Amino acid sequence: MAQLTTEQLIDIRRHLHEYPELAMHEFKTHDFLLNTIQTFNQQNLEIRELPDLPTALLVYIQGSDPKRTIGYRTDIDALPVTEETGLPFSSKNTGIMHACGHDVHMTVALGVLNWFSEHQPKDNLVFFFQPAEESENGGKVAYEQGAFKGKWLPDEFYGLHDNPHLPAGAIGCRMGTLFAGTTEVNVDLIGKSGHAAYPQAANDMVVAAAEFIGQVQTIISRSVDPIEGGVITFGKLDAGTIRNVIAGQARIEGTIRGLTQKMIEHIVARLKQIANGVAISYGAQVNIQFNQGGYLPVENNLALTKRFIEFAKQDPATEFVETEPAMTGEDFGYLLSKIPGTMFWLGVDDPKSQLHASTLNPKESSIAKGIHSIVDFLEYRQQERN
Ligand SMILES: CC(=O)N[C@@H](CCC[C@H](N)C(=O)O)C(=O)O
Repeated sequence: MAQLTTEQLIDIRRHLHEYPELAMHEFKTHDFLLNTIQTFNQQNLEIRELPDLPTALLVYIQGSDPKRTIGYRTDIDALPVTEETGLPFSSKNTGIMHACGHDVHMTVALGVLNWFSEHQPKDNLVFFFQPAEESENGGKVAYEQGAFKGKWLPDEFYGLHDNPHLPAGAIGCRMGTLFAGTTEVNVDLIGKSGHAAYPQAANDMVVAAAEFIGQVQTIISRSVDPIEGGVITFGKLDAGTIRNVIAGQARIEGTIRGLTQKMIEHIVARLKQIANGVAISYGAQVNIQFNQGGYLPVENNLALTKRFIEFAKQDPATEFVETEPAMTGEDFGYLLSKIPGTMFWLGVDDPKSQLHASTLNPKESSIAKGIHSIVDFLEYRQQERN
């Protein structure tokens, strides 16, 4: 296959959108990506699979006069969200949706890879199609499994996230921290179930959970410097079985966010204190678990990001927007803690939807524009020969 056309890229994006798969289960997505890449000019390409991370894919492009190896990463997983866009190419996998735009991310990565398969770069390029960004930290898993050993280790790493609040195709970035670090938290409260009519004989964990959730709201409002900020969201609450049986157990699942590791640790410490306090005052048992995985704050490397922003400001094909830090998380934060690089936003212009919304409908014109800007940047980067 020669250069992919805009229409072909849109077909690819729509296919990926129709068949979203959850973290670590992206088997058909992997096969589709592999089959697509195998249609590209293979002359300078090497494809690598990771046996212990079977939905991941790495592709190496040999440079003609390499001074460095440049990495480009895309995530490939979807979310347990039921799509409500009404689009003719809506998800065919019930209850699963590309509600974070990873279908767009993958298509852009394929477009950039396709370009360099036809136009050999000077530097070596490594493309990483990464499973499990939304949970289970696929980036960290791949790194720890040795995905980037030897020639596969980029000297610098780039990746994007779509942004529905920026114009289609615009590139957003900033020096320093782009995204928050996150930590998943699970709280199990254990009391005693019983008949709804005899509360004195039971220990109601619906009431304890409500108290816990209410008290936790004071962490951000009363224990966190408002200038620094932080987030605690409980997205899932499970308790009880039926209206007339007092719930003996409650499970609360959430996520903590802060722009620094210090802030996350501070919030974690306050959350533990409140959980233990509620357990004592309600005579309940509490088990609390935290899991940060690879979701470290996304720290853009200063020198590389300065160059990236300088490029974006002067590139005629790129509309650049200087952005604020965001409370979204990304396990690219882990890879950037090991390999210097830059994460940036790609605008997809759907301001009525947030990321993770069942209505998210990225503008497809962002795909060709994103590819153009990234190809331009990688070519600009390779002009530096020392
Ligand atoms: C871009 C984005 O939305 N990323 C996810 C990352 C999930 C982190 C982890 N599973 C957690 O929930 O803490 C996000 O929710 O920000």
